[in-house]
Amino acid sequence: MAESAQAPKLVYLVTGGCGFLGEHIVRMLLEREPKLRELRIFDLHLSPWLEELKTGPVQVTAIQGDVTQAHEVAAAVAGAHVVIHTASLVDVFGRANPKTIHEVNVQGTMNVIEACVQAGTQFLVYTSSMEVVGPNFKGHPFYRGNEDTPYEAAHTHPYPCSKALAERLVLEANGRKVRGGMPLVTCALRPTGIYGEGHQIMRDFYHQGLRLGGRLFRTIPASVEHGRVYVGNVAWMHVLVARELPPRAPLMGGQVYFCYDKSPYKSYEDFNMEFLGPCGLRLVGTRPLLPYWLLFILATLNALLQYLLRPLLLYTPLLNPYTLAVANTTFTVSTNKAQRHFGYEPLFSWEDSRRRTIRWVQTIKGSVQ
Ligand SMILES: NC(=O)c1ccc[n+]([C@@H]2O[C@H](COP(=O)([O-])OP(=O)(O)OC[C@H]3O[C@@H](n4cnc5c(N)ncnc54)[C@H](O)[C@@H]3O)[C@@H](O)[C@H]2O)c1
Ligand SMILES: CC(C)[C@@H](O)CC[C@@H](C)[C@H]1CC[C@H]2[C@@H]3[C@H](O)C=C4C[C@@H](O)CC[C@]4(C)[C@H]3CC[C@]12C
Repeated sequence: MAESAQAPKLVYLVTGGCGFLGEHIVRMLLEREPKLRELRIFDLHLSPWLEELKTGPVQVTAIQGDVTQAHEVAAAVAGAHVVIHTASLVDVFGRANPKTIHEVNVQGTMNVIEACVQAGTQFLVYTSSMEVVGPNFKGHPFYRGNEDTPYEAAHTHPYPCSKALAERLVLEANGRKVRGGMPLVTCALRPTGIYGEGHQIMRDFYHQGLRLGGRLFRTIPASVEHGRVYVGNVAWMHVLVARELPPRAPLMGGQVYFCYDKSPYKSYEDFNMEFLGPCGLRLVGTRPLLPYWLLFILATLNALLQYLLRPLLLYTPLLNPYTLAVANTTFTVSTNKAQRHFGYEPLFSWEDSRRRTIRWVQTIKGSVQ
C-alpha cells in the first residue's frame, strides 16, 4: 500500500470481530489506526455494541456472515486492503462436533485465503494459537520456548489439529499472486492463553467459585506453568502487525509470532486467582486435593456423561480428559521476535492488565464485590 499523509484510505476486514479477542481488536483499530477509512466486522453473530461504533469518523460496516460460505467471505473481502482473520470455533469442551470445527477453522480459512487472492487483497493476518505447537498429546513440556524451539507438535484433539492446519495453509499462501499480480503477504500470531475483559472461561471459573461458597479447589500443581497474555496486548499486536506487514513484507511475510507480554508465569489456576482472589474467591489447597489418577477418572466420567446426555442436553464441564492434560503440562513462551521484527512492545503493563481484568470480573453478574 502506498504511503500517504492524506486522508485515511485503508479498508480493514476483521473476521470474528464480535468475539472475545475480536472485539478488542476492533476497538483497538478504531482507537489506534489513523489510516483506517472503513472497518468491516464479519461475524456469524453480530453484537449489539457494534451500533455504538458507527458514530465515529471511521465507517464501520457490520457484516453477518459465515466463513464456511465462500461467497459470503468473498463479498466481505472485496475492496479490503488488510484482512485480520480471527473467526474460529474455539472449543475444547465438546460443544461442537469435530467436523464443524474443521469446517469453520480450516475450510473457513481456505475461503479467506482464496477471497484475498480473487479480490487482490494483499495482506492477511491470521490469529493462530499456542496450541498449534502444544502441549502435545504426549504431555511434553514447553518451557520458556520461542518460535524456533524444537518441539514435537503432535495433536489428536480436533481444535489444535484444525488450528495447525489452518496456520499452515496461511503461511504456505504467502507469496501467491493475487488479482493484479502482486504477492499475497501473510503471517500468523500465536497467542498463549488469553485473559481479560470478556473472557468466558474466567467467567465460568468465577461462577463455579460462587456456586461453591466462594471456593475453588486446586486440581493442578502450582509448579505447572501456563503462559497467559492480556487480551489488550494481543489486540495491539494484531494492529501493529497489520500496519507493519506492508512495509516489512520481505521480513514478516510467512512468519509466525507468539503473542506475549509481562504477565507472570503461573499455573492456570493460580493465575486466575490473581483476578478471582480480589473478587472474593479462595483457592483451597497448596497442592491438588485429589491425586491425578482420580482426577483422570472424574474427567473421563465427565466425557462419558457428555456422550450419554448429548441427545438430551449439552453437558460441557471445565474438567475433561483434554483440559486436564493441557492444564497439567507446562507451556510457557519467552521470545522477543515480535519486538525484533516489527517493534512490538506490550501496550498494557501486567499491573494495568490485572487491574482492568479485576474491574471486569467485579462487573460479572452475581459478583459479590
Ligand atoms: N481465547 C484464547 O485463549 C485464545 C488463545 C489463542 C488463540 N485464540 C484464537 O483467537 C481467536 C479468537 O478467539 P476467542 O477466544 O476470541 O473466541 P470467540 O469464540 O470469543 O470468538 C470467535 C468469533 O468467531 C465467530 N465465528 C465462529 N464461527 C464463525 C463462522 N463460521 N463464521 C463467522 N464467524 C464465526 C464467533 O461468532 C466469535 O465471535 C480464535 O482464532 C482462537 O483460535 C484464542
Ligand atoms: C478443571 C481443571 C483441570 C482446570 O484447571 C482446567 C483448566 C482448562 C479449562 C484450561 C487450562 C489451559 C486452557 C487452554 C489454554 O489456555 C490455551 C488455549 C488455546 C486457545 O487457542 C483456546 C483456549 C485454550 C485451549 C485454553 C482452554 C482452557 C484450558 C484448557
